[in-house]
Order: sequence, then structure tokens, then C-alpha cells
Amino acid sequence: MSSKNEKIALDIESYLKEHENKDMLRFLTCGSVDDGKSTLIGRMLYDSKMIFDDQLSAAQSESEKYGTTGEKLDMALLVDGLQSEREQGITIDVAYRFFATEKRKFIIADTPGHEQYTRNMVTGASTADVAIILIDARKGILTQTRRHSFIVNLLGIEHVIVAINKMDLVDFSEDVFNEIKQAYSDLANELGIKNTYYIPLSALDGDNVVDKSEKTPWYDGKPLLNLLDTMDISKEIKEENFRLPVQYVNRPNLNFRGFCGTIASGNVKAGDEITVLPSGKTTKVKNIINAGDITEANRSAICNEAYAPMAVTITTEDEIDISRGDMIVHTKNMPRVSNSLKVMLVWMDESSMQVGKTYDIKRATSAMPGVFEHINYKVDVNTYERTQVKKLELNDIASCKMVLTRPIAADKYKENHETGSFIVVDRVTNNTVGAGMIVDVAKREEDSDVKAHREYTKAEKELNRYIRENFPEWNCKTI
Ligand SMILES: Nc1nc2c(ncn2[C@@H]2O[C@H](COP(=O)(O)OP(=O)(O)OP(=O)(O)O)[C@@H](O)[C@H]2O)c(=O)[nH]1
Repeated sequence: MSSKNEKIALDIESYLKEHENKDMLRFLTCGSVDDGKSTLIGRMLYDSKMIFDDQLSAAQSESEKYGTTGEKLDMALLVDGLQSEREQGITIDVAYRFFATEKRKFIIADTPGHEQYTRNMVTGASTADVAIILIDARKGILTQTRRHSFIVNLLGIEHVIVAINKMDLVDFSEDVFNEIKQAYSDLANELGIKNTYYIPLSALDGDNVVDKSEKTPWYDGKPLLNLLDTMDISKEIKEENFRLPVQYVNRPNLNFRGFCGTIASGNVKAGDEITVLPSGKTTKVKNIINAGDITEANRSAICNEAYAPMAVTITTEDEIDISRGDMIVHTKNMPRVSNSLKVMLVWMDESSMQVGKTYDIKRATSAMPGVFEHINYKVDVNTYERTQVKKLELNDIASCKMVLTRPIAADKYKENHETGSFIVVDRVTNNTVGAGMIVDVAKREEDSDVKAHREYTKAEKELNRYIRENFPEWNCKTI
């Protein structure tokens, strides 16, 4: 990266500016042991000149000593630091790597492929726009391919690049490529994966990684890096799906009250009619203030429109109670409000998940206790078979019924990743023990346990109603 180094040394400002304006694509790499994942990542870093000179010479000398590639530089050694960590069990987390081309910035989430690391793959996949699934051309689709594809689909990644690697070992055979392509497209159909792209590769020799290979004249698609550079991953901005989870109520003095948060989806304009959930109070947006502008001096620096993922403060026409954890939405397009949700849950802790035990459920800016009342079924991530179980163990994925102590404004994950996902926290250890996605929102359940134990007088019921209507921030239960 010497020419880049020069630019960094001479004109760091313009170098940074150049990067700032590029758009970002996050992708996940999944493969079975020895499919060539490290080699491919190493090749992309190398070819995009993101390897430091000292890293390169270290890899060159190690390559001569330990490399598995004869004369050639073993690209896998360029990502070896991570691997040795993994072998020693120091980290089983996701490793994020960064590189950039002229057009885009990339973050690679490199996750371990073994079944015992399913939770790590879920973590890496949760923010990815694209998944690259590596397949060894000699082996075709393996159990691991099915598992990785299931998780990629579960996490709602809409673009899957099937990298059919080691084509050099099958003489760059078009037939082998087509067979694997057909088998994977059957799998994609079974799962409902929308956009698939197939590339014949040799990560080792660099065929179809950066440049189109002469050895695959029958392939009319783009090489991998070019595909990553140009694929359209923009999501439709739906104005009607405006969601602002309230993070903080900014009340510096009696004259100002603003509601701060990062817009999870959609957009909002001054004057829009909004509803605060779960209370259901309605008002209009008075002003929208950009996060950067909230200082005493320019609190009046307002904008007319804001959209995801901007961090904003909004003020309202009427004085209504809004508190952290509430969701501000457009009145004309409200999500369902309920405390009873059908969810897909990934269990991430050594201690098993107990039905009926109370956990803290954190979703966007809200947090409340909740229980998993019932496990509908557990999915075998390799065969997609469903089984009945009484509890969940580490890495299990299951459909469950989750009941919260308070209702929330809930979107389905497939419609909104931000507001449709949650984490599960153990109330004693404070560990994150699970992650989940809302599949469906049921009708709100009454708090049967409270009802069962006490009969309330009319006066008590009226008082309860008064408190709920006038003090929604107390999160009072309905009696
Ligand atoms: N012939 C050939 N060999 C390859 C290719 N890609 C990778 N290899 C070789 O396959 C072996 C495994 O490659 P890695 O990149 O370490 O595989 P991996 O998937 O990262 O493996 P793990 O790190 O163990 O998960 C190494 O010996 C590579 O040199 C390829 O396109 N062609």
C-alpha cells in the first residue's frame, strides 16, 4: 500500500474525505473448514492493497516455512492472527475486517463456521447486507452449507453470493459449476432466499476474484470484487414506516422538551401527525432538530425532514408524556401493540433457557421483564426438522411464545430489523443469553396472574384508568 501510504502522509485530509463519501457494504463470509475462506479474504485484502508492507513480508516468509501453497504466497496467512486466536480458544467472537475499493468501503464479518459457533455467526450476520457462502467445487453442498444458509435467511440477509471455490481443482468445469448452482438454487427456494449470485472462483490463484478469469470463458457474470462494488443493496425507504424509539427526554429548562433517538426506519416531517406507543397519545411534530445542533446557542437550528438512520430530537405541538422506551410513529401507520409475541429465539448461553423463567427483554430503547411461555418447536439447523423440546441449550434456535410484563409497539423482523429484534438478558448474571426476532404479534394478553389474585373495586379501576391515561410513563398495568 505504498502509494496509499504516500497519500496518507502527504494529504491525510483529502484521503479521509475520499473515504468518508463512499458508501458502506457489510458482508459475512461463511464456509466449512478448508473451503478457502481465509484464502479468499486474504486475496481480497491483498488485491485491494489493504495489507501493510510488514504484514506482507511476514506472510511471505511464513509462507515459505509453513504455507500450504508451494511457491505461491499463502493468502490464508494474511488472516492468520485471527485463526491462531481461534485455535487457542481466546476468542470465539466475530472478527471484523475492513477494506475499501475506489467505489465502496467494506466490512467483512468473519465468523467461525462450526456448529458450536452458531451464536457467533448469528451476531456477525445480524448487521450484514450480503453473505458470501463458500462451497468447495469438489465437495458441493454440505451440511454446513445448509446450516449457514438457514442462519443467513433467518437473519434476513437478502443477498447471497455463492462462491464456488477451488475451481482449479475441477479443471474449471462448467458442468460442475452448473450442478452446484442448480443444487443451491433448490436450497435457496426451499428457504425463500431472494437474491442469489453464483461465481466460479479460485481464491488461491485469484480467478474471478478481482479480474475476470480467462479460464472460465463460459461464465458471463462479474468477478467477486466487482459484484460487491456494484450490487444494489439499498432498501426502499418507506415513509409510512416511520419509527423513532425514544432514547432520552431532553428537558434542560421549562421552555424546552425534546425527544431524542435514532430513527429506526422511515422519515418524518415537521407537522406530521404522530402517535406515541404504547400509550396511544397523538400530537404533531413541531420541530426536528439534528443531534449535532443541540446546544444552547442553536437549539433553534431545525430541519424540516429527517430519515433513518439520523439521530434527532423532536419537539411536539402538545405537552404529552413521552418517556424512554416509547416509540413515536406516524398515526396513519401504526404497528401493533402487544405483550404477546411469537418469536424466533437463538439461545446463546451455556445455561439453558427455562420456560417460565423471567428474563429482561431489551428491544431498541425499551427494556422490560418477560417470559418464554412456550416453545413451539426447535429447528435442526442442518436438516430444518422441527422437534418438540422443553428447554433450549446453547446455539439452539426455536420458535417460542414470549409474553412481556408490558405491551410494546412491535414490528415483525422481516418488516423492520431494528424494531423487530431483541436481546434476552439474564437478570442475575446480566449476561446476554439470547437474541430473537419477532415473527408475529398476537392480541394483547391480560395480566392473568394479577387478575386471578385480586378483585378490584370500581374506584380502584377508575384510579387505574386515570393513571394509565395521564401518567403513561409509570407503565401502569391494566386491571
Ligand atoms: N487449489 C486450491 N486450493 C485452495 C483454494 N483456496 C484455498 N485453497 C487451499 O485450501 C486450504 C484451506 O484454505 P483456507 O483458506 O485455510 O481455508 P478456510 O476455509 O479458511 O479454513 P479454516 O480456516 O480451517 O476454516 C489451503 O491449503 C488453501 O491454500 C483454491 O481456490 N484452489
